[in-house]
Amino acid sequence: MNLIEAKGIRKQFHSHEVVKGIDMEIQQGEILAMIGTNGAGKSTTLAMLLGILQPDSGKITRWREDYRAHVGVQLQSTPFFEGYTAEENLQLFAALYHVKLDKKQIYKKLEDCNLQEAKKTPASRLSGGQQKRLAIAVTTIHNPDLIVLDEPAAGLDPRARHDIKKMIQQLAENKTTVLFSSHDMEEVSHIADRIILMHNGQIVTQGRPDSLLQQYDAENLDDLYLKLTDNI
Ligand SMILES: Nc1ncnc2c1ncn2[C@@H]1O[C@H](COP(=O)(O)OP(=O)(O)OP(=O)(O)O)[C@@H](O)[C@H]1O
Repeated sequence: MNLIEAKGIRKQFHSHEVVKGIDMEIQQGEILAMIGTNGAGKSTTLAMLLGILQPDSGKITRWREDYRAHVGVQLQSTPFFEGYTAEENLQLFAALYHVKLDKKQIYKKLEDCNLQEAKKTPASRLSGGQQKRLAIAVTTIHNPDLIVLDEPAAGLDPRARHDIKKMIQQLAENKTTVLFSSHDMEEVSHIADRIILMHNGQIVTQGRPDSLLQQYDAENLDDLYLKLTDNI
């Protein structure tokens, strides 16, 4: 089953077309990665899929009418409640989503994102990696069907990136569908079931990482990315 299907979606800003007729779907249970050059149109596409932006033309079908209540979104910077600890932030976001979580469930969430030791630290004083993990925990607080993460591991050190990868894999094991955008080909090749490669407002190719490498005779995703985005 597809959670979201987009057919021929287009978007322009000030007569500059940045998404030029995209067909794609998000399949239930998959980890889907959207990769592409800066300005390729990834964030604009994500915003249209999520109903934040309206496409100028084309059609988007979603798995349920009240899909907004069943999506967790982490855009590039996720603000926390200033001055509150990691634990308090989880409680506050749970209240915001009308989710009842007792202390035990909050601790379980903190443990899932490896923040048990930092639970009393103000969110603004957490390290970059800890903040990203807390941000992902916040997006999952209402057990959404679909999680959308815009460059979840950008700017993190290898250990912190590894932790984010593990969190994404755990979400998928718990049957949550994950769509994320990334520039990090290694991260993508390790965790994505499927990738969509965007360039200049269009999808250049999409498929399973191993099949794409074979199809384009590429050594790795970096190589594939360079091959397919060169001189287009
Ligand atoms: N609200 C807006 N008004 C005007 N132009 C916009 C707006 N949003 C995006 N753009 C332009 O659309 C193009 C695509 O931007 P978008 O953010 O979708 O790309 P991206 O693939 O997510 O890039 P990056 O990897 O750098 O985040 C860019 O040229 C950007 O400047």
